[in-house]
Amino acid sequence: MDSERDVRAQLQRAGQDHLLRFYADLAPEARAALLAELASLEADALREHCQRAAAAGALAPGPLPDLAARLQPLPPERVGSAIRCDQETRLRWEEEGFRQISLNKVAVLLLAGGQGTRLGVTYPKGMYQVGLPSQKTLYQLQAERIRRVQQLADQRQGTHCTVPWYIMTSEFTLGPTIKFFKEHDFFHLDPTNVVLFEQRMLPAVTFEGKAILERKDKVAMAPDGNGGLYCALADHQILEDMKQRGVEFVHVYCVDNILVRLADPVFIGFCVLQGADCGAKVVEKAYPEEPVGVVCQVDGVPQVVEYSEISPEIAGQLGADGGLLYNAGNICNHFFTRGFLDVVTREFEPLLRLHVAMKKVPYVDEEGNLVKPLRPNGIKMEKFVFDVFQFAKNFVAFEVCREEEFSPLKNDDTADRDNPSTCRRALLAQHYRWALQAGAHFLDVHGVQLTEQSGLLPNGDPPAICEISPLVSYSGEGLEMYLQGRQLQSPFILDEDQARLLRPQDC
Ligand SMILES: CC(=O)N[C@H]1[C@@H](OP(=O)(O)O)O[C@H](CO)[C@@H](O)[C@@H]1O
Repeated sequence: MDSERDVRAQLQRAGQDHLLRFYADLAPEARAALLAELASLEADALREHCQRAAAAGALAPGPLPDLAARLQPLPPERVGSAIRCDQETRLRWEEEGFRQISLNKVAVLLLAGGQGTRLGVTYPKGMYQVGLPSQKTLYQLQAERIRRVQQLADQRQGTHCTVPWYIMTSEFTLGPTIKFFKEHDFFHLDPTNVVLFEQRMLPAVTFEGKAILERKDKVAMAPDGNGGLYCALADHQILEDMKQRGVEFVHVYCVDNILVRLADPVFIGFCVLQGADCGAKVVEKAYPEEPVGVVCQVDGVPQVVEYSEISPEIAGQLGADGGLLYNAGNICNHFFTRGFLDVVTREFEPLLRLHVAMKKVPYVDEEGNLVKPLRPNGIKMEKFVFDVFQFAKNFVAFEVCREEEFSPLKNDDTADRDNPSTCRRALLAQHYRWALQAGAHFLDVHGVQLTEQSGLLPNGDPPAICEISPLVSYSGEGLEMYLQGRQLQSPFILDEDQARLLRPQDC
């Protein structure tokens, strides 16, 4: 291990020796831990990182310069739609998706390294439950959708397939996520098919270019953004693991969308049949300021412009049809071939831009007191997962229905949108729709049948509570045999046990 003297000398050259300011106060173990952390940061790399962060932080925040002149919507030939296609085409995509799944060629990869600051929880977002009758967490819903999609592929193709689940965590989320999965017996998935790995961390830096101490013996670090994926894939030989399993197509998604369709056969099938190496699911933007990235072209190349980097004027621009010109909202559901990921990790990763986020970073002041700042005091640098789109040979976007596929959990319930209540409602409203489509009727608390016209309540709640386990239905399929013509009392939970009870004898 490097001695204090060596580390101090290196840090001095890097202009970062304040990080050893409290060294003399520390107990032996804390000293050793701090030296090890500082040595692993490598003084030269640290200097470069801090200079870069300060320079990037000094630029005016917000929209990129000249963006307006360089931006265009995606050309129509790059965009497919699950909404505006005929039934036959959709079935063809779905069939192809299931075929690839049954051949074990499809994996899902979850981006779950974030800290959930906006939601205000100290544990991983995937462990959050939004108050469904079943009390299922986001992780459980996702695990069950994987089990169901495998089962559907097997039923169609007569196989016994696996959709491996890769989960990128960070220093913050790895430990609690593993513990949670173990406590829940991996939600009945085979643990060998759940691969957790960790993304890298980067130091948080003051506006003056100094790394921040969050404790006397610890540098403030933050995950390197969801675009840290590409370094993490290489660090942990994840692409080799995929190759060994025969995985060719990867559905990458972020943890917070309660309606996410893991390994969605329609999306996978569309991308495969288009010969795409990279793809993104989009929904029509709901309003100009909606905090979603816009999938578009910059200088003729497909890219996402993040909501924090687009000006209100551009975001509000209207197209010929009177709708938003840049209306392809990124829902952080991406398709990549393994081949594309391989080239990205080997060649393009170093070209990824670092984006600046100004954050409130707790720190120790000169006297060694912990301070929780009220205003942003530090810069965190992040890579974005979608910044690799520009390197794709054949990029496609795929439009899906927001109501069916997108309701993200970003904020706590004090916010108006994208909070636990809106997520819960989105899921329950969807299940209520599915049940009606399958021919069910609901009774109100007085036993009176609700009419088809009973729309959502003013607060967005469905008129009756109905929750359908993903183990019974993945996207609304196969419900008629349980629900056709039934009168159901709210709340109604269609889990596997209930399904067994309701199943006609001859099935
Ligand atoms: C870097 C990145 O992936 N940003 C994504 C991501 O935003 P966050 O605010 O970082 O959760 O999810 C949004 C969809 O929920 C998507 O619109 C946006 O572009």
